[in-house]
Amino acid sequence: MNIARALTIAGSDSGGGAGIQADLKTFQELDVFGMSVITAVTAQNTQEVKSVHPVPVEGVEEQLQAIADDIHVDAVKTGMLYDEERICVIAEQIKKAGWKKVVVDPVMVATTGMSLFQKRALSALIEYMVPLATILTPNIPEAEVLTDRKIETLDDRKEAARQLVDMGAKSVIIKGGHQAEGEHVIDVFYDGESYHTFERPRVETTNTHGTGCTFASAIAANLAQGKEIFQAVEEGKAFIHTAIEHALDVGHGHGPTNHAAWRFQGK
Ligand SMILES: Nc1ncnc2c1ncn2[C@@H]1O[C@H](COP(=O)(O)OP(=O)(O)O)[C@@H](O)[C@H]1O
Ligand SMILES: Cc1ncc(COP(=O)(O)OP(=O)(O)O)c(N)n1
Repeated sequence: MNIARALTIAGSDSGGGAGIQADLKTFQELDVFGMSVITAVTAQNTQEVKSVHPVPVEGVEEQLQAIADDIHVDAVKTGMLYDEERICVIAEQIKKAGWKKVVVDPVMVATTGMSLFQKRALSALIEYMVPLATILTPNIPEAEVLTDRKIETLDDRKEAARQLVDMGAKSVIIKGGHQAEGEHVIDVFYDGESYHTFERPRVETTNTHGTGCTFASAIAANLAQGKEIFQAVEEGKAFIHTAIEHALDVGHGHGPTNHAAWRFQGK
């Protein structure tokens, strides 16, 4: 049996809600064969990130090479890349292997507050990863850091999205989970030609651990299956919204989204 294949390059979340674990669960739910390159191991739960242990750069390189040597990759999703050294190795391998469909989720800080990204790696992220992005998926604080501008209004978000496309991303979605107010969450998509806003009622829940990872990996799974970028985002948005609507009371802090909710919809 043939199956679409997606690779996540990200950090491990021991709590299971974000990072590699969220990505692989999402791939599986969307009938895509998932592979992983682990950049860092976090000791993390729904309340805090207790520690971060980066995987040695050679280890990251060898994982990438092992996959490239043997398995065709239809789409890649990147998450926690941690620092400049790892970013350079990863960007180089993506180019060398000719992996063309790349979802870049520029993970910087966990919901629970701890940094998952070294600030001095920002210029490497901008120089090496942004131009590889079929789609870049920052939340509002990440878009502010990447564009070095304050984002308050919807127009600010549109301007930032345009700026990120000018910086080399083929398309961008600025996610609205962190927007200050409103009964609806609004994600702003821009592909260099036109804007589209994805608007959904805000789900009243604190169980939002891993929303960004899950959304980005759903988009990657859809791209792996050959869908065009707009359809991949539209269906990814439906997947993450359902996962948040049915989010799980696991742990004592910010619980995870429900990756399996999509499968049970309508049943
Ligand atoms: N409370 C919520 N209700 C509905 N959708 C949400 C909620 N929080 C986040 N989302 C959606 O989840 C996705 C991830 O957004 P966001 O939380 O901003 O990213 P991140 O996890 O990277 O910080 C977006 O599509 C966003 O609109
Ligand atoms: C290992 C690891 N990677 C990424 C995150 C952040 O996940 P994300 O879905 O962007 O956002 P929150 O879970 O912080 O809402 C993480 N926590 N751990």
